[in-house]
Amino acid sequence: MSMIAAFYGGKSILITGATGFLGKVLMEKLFRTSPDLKVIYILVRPKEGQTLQQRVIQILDSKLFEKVKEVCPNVHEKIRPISADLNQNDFAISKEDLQELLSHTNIVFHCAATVRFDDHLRHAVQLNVTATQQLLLMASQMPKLEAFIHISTAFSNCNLKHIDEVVYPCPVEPKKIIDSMEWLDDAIIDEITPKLIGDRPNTYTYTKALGEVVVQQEGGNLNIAIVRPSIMGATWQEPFPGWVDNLNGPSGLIIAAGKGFLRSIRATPMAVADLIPADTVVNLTLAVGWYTAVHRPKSTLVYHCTSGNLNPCNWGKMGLQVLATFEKIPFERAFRRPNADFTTNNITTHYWNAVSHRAPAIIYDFYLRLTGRKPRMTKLMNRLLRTLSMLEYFINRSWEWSTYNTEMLMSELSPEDQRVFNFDIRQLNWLEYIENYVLGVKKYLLKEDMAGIPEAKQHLKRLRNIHYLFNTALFLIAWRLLIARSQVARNVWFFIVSFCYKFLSYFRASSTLKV
Ligand SMILES: CCCCCCCCCCCCCCCCCCCCCCCCCCCC(=O)SCCNC(=O)CCNC(=O)[C@H](O)C(C)(C)COP(=O)(O)OP(=O)(O)OC[C@H]1O[C@@H](n2cnc3c(N)ncnc32)[C@H](O)[C@@H]1OP(=O)(O)O
Ligand SMILES: NC(=O)C1=CN([C@@H]2O[C@H](COP(=O)(O)OP(=O)(O)OC[C@H]3O[C@@H](n4cnc5c(N)ncnc54)[C@H](OP(=O)(O)O)[C@@H]3O)[C@@H](O)[C@H]2O)C=CC1
Repeated sequence: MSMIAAFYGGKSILITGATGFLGKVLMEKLFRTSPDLKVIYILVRPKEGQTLQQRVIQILDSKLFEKVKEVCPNVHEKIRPISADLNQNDFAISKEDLQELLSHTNIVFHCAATVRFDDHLRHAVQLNVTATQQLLLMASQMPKLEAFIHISTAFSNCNLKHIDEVVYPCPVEPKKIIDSMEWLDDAIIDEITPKLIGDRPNTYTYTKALGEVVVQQEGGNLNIAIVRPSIMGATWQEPFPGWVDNLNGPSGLIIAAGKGFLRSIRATPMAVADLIPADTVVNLTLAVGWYTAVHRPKSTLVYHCTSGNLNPCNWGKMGLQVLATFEKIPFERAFRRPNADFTTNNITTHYWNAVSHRAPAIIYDFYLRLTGRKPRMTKLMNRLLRTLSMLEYFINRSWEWSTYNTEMLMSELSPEDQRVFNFDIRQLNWLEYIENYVLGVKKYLLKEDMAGIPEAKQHLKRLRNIHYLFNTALFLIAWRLLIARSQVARNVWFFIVSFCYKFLSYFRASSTLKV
């Protein structure tokens, strides 16, 4: 019997960010392994014209929850959506809902965040820092609370090369930052943002670091732990391999490469690709929840959920495997044949961006205009290049994360818990994982049918022929122009032609002799 699964039985659990990628995988695992849990409260905001209930139904109707419905048929009765906007004061939760949350919650998993790299500092502070502070305040009024688990990121201190499982201080206190956001106008915030974030690459990593300091400073007597995942990718094993539902991290780039938009990427092939499957993050998070509640460590423990130190894979190997998978499982209606490469310096990056990204987009838009359609490729390509520039920081460096606490936790688990809540990344086979990831992107993100693979292969063959034709035509035109203008080119041309002629005559003569 799993001790962790038994621990969550009968519990009332509050999850923020339950509609996000991690939140959904977390809820799924909780229901599947502890179907006797009492209730999961989720803080949800109405979005895109959907009510809270509609959002919950959409989640439960997804393939991710198929197994849960078998194990826990009354799952819809056990999810209690609570209308809340983490951007608002007191989250705009009604008094009745708040009362219910305060009096019943046993465990809090705080996953909500803005994960956009380029978010305005005011918004990123509101969600990643102020909302964390408010949630802690709420948690301090929960008499039955046993543990508060805060999800951060392994990159919150990406300005360091070696990162320990500790909360690092920030030069400016989070409280001061929160206060200043209330009275500074946007223009001034824009001006001071680069100074505040310092040597971090974006407002996301900066505000996640501030969020950790808030957790440590304002956690009071709560039982708190911080989990720091690295780059979260598709599921590895549970509930099935390859599940992914947003474009964050590598997923968007896998689509861009598979559809033939992405042809070159500025990345260091030998840099460690610190990916971590979403189900591994969930297993560790649930084990941390159990350990924090049961063992009540004296201080706030930080747990790194990373792969680089235990089972490293580099971007070069990952890129090659992604490309190899496209051969077997191509995406439908590709713009060009998938064939991307890594560049390592500014000059080659600019060159390939012009030749492989911008030029084909301009040509295609010209074709769309000629055929009376609206051009769209240049816009799409500019967005892709912008995204690439935002991700570059993370694919050209390697970090070392210590994992003492994570390894300690693993040794505390019973063999059954090590199996049911497996977060031992050493067991992951990267080639198999990446293949399943690409397949998952095709099935769950692009919603493409596997029956379309033969047609997708045919389409790629047509693209290859068009590519050869285009290159041959281009070569002939260039050569013709050169011959018309240069005596040297004409001489070379006559030399090649006469050489070929002599070669053919020799072969013809020797074959006639043999006969
Ligand atoms: C040795 C030789 C080897 C040869 C190898 C050959 C190479 C082969 C290459 C093959 C394939 C490549 C795969 C491997 C490389 C992968 C590299 C992956 C890098 C990942 C690094 C991540 C680091 C993360 C560190 C921190 C981790 C975390 O804690 S947080 C979570 C991560 N957060 C994010 O990922 C958010 C990133 N996104 C953003 O910040 C924003 O979306 C944006 C700034 C990128 C864009 O903002 P914008 O306002 O312009 O647009 P938005 O409305 O958001 O979206 C516009 C359209 O763009 C699409 N989109 C969004 N995100 C992505 C994305 N990540 N990738 C691609 N596309 C994206 C979005 O859907 C919109 O599309 P439309 O709706 O169609 O308009
Ligand atoms: N993805 C990754 O690679 C990594 C993520 N992390 C961390 O993991 C956690 C989860 O990330 P992930 O699941 O990928 O992120 P998602 O962007 O998929 O999910 C974010 C969640 O936060 C919610 N949220 C955002 N703004 C508000 C708001 N104003 N009010 C209420 N809810 C809000 C979203 O709700 P809605 O659906 O309404 O938008 C959504 O449920 C984050 O803390 C992130 O920092 C850490 C490392 C890597």
